[in-house]
Amino acid sequence: MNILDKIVADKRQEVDLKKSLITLPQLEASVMMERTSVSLAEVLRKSNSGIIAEHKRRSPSKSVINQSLSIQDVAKGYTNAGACGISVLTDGKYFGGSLDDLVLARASTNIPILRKEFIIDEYQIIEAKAYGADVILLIAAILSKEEIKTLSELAKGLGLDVLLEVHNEEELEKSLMPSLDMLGVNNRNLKTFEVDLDISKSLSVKIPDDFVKVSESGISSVKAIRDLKAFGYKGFLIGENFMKTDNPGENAKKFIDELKK
Ligand SMILES: O=P(O)(O)OC[C@@H](O)[C@@H](O)c1c[nH]c2ccccc12
Repeated sequence: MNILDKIVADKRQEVDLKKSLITLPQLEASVMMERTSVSLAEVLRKSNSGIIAEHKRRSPSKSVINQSLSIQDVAKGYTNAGACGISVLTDGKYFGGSLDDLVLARASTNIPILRKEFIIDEYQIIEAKAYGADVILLIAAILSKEEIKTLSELAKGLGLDVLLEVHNEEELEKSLMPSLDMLGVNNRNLKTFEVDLDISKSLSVKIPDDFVKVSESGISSVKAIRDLKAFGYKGFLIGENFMKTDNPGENAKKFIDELKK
């Protein structure tokens, strides 16, 4: 079994358990359900930097990135740096994140927050809204076309933006539909962890212009972003390059300032 299949199998068990602990009506009673979401796609369209900065403690490909910082400080730092949005990993087992991280990030910033999660069930989308997210991620590699449709339409109904992530042409072709706002190309293969920025470049021509194009993973230089912009990308998801430092916010600020020059 590859790592992605393992993550998804664990996630199914986790979601089943959670459904019995916190029921849908309980989730729907959250005050956050009344909050008006901020559209990341809109912010990216208007931005000339396009950085979505990620909070990530660890990952299956890197066992320690940064375990010592508070999510509040990271979220505030990214906000002060001028990031367009913040991505918060909520998976516990493989990424060391939690829904608490999402709540604390929400309390620390007003810029759009992406719930970075392996979403396989409608319950997780209600949960994203209930805990203060503005955007959800859907990963084409783990969902059927029908699931992408049902899940993205539910998210849109709640006012959330949808970022659909693909890694190859086949995933892209099955996924294109009007209920998506942003099309993300993951430069990292989630099954092998191999990273190649050329994936974003070669898939860009196949993404219709009505979607905001986002390039994800393995980005560590301003030069890489300038190259990707030439292929129509408006959003750039950066985790490790910021998180591996003692002050991700300050680092993101330097990066964004340089990008704006
Ligand atoms: O740390 P990086 O290489 O800058 O990557 C960030 C982000 O793209 C990556 O964490 C990611 C992209 N898609 C995902 C799906 C699940 C978990 C994590 C991810």
